[in-house]
Amino acid sequence: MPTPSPRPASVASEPGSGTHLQVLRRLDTGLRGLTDAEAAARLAEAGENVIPELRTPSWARRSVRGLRDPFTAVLFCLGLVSAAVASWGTAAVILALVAVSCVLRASGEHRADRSMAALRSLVAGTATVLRRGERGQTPREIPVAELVPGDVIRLGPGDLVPADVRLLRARGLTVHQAALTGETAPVPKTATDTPDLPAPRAEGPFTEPHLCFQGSGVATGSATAVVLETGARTRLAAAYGHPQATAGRSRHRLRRPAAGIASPRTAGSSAFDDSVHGISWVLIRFMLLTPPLVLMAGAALRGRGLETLPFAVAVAVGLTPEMLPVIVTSCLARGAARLAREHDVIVKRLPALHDLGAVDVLCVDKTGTLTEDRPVVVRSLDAAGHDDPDVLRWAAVGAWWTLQLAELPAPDALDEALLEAAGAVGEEYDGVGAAPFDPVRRLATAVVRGPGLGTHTVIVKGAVEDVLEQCRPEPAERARLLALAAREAETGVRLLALATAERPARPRDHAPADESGLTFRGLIAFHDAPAPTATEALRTLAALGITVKILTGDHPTTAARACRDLGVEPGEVRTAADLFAGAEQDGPGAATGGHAEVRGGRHVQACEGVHAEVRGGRHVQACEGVHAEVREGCGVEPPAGGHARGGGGRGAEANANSRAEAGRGLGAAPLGGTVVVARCTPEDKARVVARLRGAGHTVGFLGDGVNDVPALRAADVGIAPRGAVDAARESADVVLAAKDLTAIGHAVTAGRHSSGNIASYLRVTLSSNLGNVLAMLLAGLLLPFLPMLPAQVLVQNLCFDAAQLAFAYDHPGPAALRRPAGLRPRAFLRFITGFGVLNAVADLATFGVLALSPRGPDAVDDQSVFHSAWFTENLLTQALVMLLLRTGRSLAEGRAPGPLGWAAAALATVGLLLPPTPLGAALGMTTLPAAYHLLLTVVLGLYALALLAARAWYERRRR
Ligand SMILES: Nc1ncnc2c1ncn2[C@@H]1O[C@H](COP(=O)(O)OP(=O)(O)OP(=O)(O)O)[C@@H](O)[C@H]1O
Repeated sequence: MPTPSPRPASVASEPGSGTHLQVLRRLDTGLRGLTDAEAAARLAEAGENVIPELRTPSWARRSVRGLRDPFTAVLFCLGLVSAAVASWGTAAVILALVAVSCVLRASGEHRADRSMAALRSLVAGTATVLRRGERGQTPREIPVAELVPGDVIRLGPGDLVPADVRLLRARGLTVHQAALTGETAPVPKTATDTPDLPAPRAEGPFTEPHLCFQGSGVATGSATAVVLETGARTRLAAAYGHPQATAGRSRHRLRRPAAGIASPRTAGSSAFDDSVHGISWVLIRFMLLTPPLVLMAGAALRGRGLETLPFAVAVAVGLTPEMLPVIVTSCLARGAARLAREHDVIVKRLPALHDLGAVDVLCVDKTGTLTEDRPVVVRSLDAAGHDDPDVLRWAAVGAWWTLQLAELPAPDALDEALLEAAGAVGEEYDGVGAAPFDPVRRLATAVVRGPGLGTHTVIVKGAVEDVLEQCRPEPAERARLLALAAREAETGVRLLALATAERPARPRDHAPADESGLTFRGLIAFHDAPAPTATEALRTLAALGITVKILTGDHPTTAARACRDLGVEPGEVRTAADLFAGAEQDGPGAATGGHAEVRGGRHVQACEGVHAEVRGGRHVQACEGVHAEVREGCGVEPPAGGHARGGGGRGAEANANSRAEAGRGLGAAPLGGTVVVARCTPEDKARVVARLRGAGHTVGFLGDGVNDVPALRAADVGIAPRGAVDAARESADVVLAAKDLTAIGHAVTAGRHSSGNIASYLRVTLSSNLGNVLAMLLAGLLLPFLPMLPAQVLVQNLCFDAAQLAFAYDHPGPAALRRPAGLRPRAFLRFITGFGVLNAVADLATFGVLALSPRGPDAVDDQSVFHSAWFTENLLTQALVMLLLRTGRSLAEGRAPGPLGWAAAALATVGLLLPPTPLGAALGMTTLPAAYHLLLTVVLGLYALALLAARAWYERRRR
């Protein structure tokens, strides 16, 4: 007998290694879990199951993080350049700007986190734990924070894995591990008692099938597991570099989630990130080009040397919207705090608020979101369409044994309704095996043994089409049964089909073949009432200019009827299979780096060791070298390779994470006027979202179930309603904590409000800065002296920046709230170029006025008069621009004094009053002759008229 090879040290020391018994002994626990007293003692010793670092990053850390912003980083570098050439004044002002920007940003983030933390506790998760207390051993829900090593927990679809666990029993379990590995497809897990111990792999332990980790979510199936590690010792904590997590074992660096555990986005970026990045990088290129350009032009045309470097640096600083990170954080944080306070909406990722404002298509799941998901059985009928209580009884027997054998933490809504309607059933049979409902197969299976019979009964229930696939009736009979189902569905009921088969009793598990060749027994119809606020919410969304699409796993006719009941005209309802049929013909959604091939209408794909195949519209997948096929008729225990249907799966989902890749492999045809896509698998929902994003829409997804998780992650902004499963809430960017769906309308408006303010800030700052810089460059070439001293440029910049902070408190006009408000970099850059040139013209007009002023042609030679006049004019034009270029405001609305009005007034006052003061003198300025003020008034009046005319023209064109 061969001797087993010794375990690699790092694996042997893992707390989850060994047989079940060894693991339970090591943790000093048993299959029935801990007693209450043991759990309390361990909680005191191990501490709460919370990752400390996720609570509060320190102030210093937050502030330094501000330097990661590209503008702040460039400013910082310019400060260093100034210091290097001993231009201490310039360096000091720039570094002060950097410090102020970092501190303001850190304080904004801190405030936002604090208000969010309080609200997040409202939606904090719970875990189902087996504990032995005074009332015996009962599964109970406890807050995740109270879990301790040695606890035995139950996991079901939609649950988040609350700690690092070793599986003791599992049925059809697949988990999403994207937060840990970036892998978006669900990974199969099994409860092997003596797992093969692979050599340690680069990916770490995540590939090991018998372990599940905090931060992953259950996609399908159920499990019982023992907790190995909690809190700071979990692998998720290791992702945050927490020291305890790595103590005593090899350290596997995880893929670090971008914005903390709260962020569902492990790849790709949101619409907001894209826009801000697009705009930022164009500006940064300009900033970096400015100093060498100024130096070269000065040298070539005016024979100036390196002494102009501080001026060149100051001009580059003048172009920078250094307050951008501060304004963005303040606008979003204020908006999020107000939403939380007034409408119980929790924004988990601040930029999602902007994306909400930009959403022009909202995809909504039906069951549990637009309906209450409290189904009640209204009818059970046989295959001929006659009432038949036996159909209900068999379905309830299946539900009962699925619940018992799969050890689900709770029955799903349809099973619960079956059990309630059928009363006490099931105990007269013995359960043999069960596979809980899987939204990809759309089937649930239970196998039972009747009293004294030598046969087993296989009970399969699920969506009508999928149950029929297992029955294989004659085509005419199939068409008749589908027509019967469609007739029932027209009344708006949800349908579940039932099929059974007698099989010879046998000791081992049933094979996939046992699920095929079934006898169709009938249908069960459920009523599921619309959510009380759904109709109003849909009406509000339409009024906000948002197109709503309903993506559901349900029957097309049921979906259409539900839609009409909610006041939405469904038009032609399409199924996902029909929608993606073209895409499959065209070719697969190949995963990045994967190999993909189409052979005779079949899609054969191999990605990172995953082999996947589509045959006759079915997507067959086997993972990690194990070839397993999903044939007509799935196994009672779904195959280890997981599953995917209709060509969705990994390729489509990987694409879904990136806007750039969104359209690839999904077929170019947009959704057109389709309002309802029915019979969607979880991956289909994500593919629809990806297709819409690929077509240039900003897409929101509102969903509550485990079958919505891929779409929530694929959307620009994922929204989970109250009552959503943990995995959906975790994957969402926004959670509605109250039952009221109309809160979405408020959230969208808040998003537009914040985006409107950010857009106003960017327009005003950038057009004004660009104008100033252009004018300064030109004047610098025309004049024998610098048009402004570096210190004057920086002080002017500082005053303007301070005034701009008022944008965080402004109210954009109603026009800005009426339609989706995205930052579109191209349109934006066009806008600022146009208005920037206009601003430069005004500056140069001032220059002309100074040249032709009554003091004669010498006036421009008087440097301090020139500097003072230009300083005053600059601040006055900036104040004007602040008032006239606000988003969505007409002139009349713009006149209302608000924070912005006061800030503009303060800016103008500084512009007028600073030059004659001692500080002005220290900066090299002087009192302006009265006549100049008169001339300046004329220039400003003309500039205001030109601004208004240009803006009216611009808005007419946009319409
Ligand atoms: N517990 C269950 N057992 C058997 N079949 C089920 C069960 N739950 C749902 N089904 C069947 O599978 C179909 C699809 O269910 P799925 O959960 O994917 O979507 P849904 O809940 O109907 O809709 P939505 O996607 O809007 O939430 C249902 O219409 C029903 O026929």
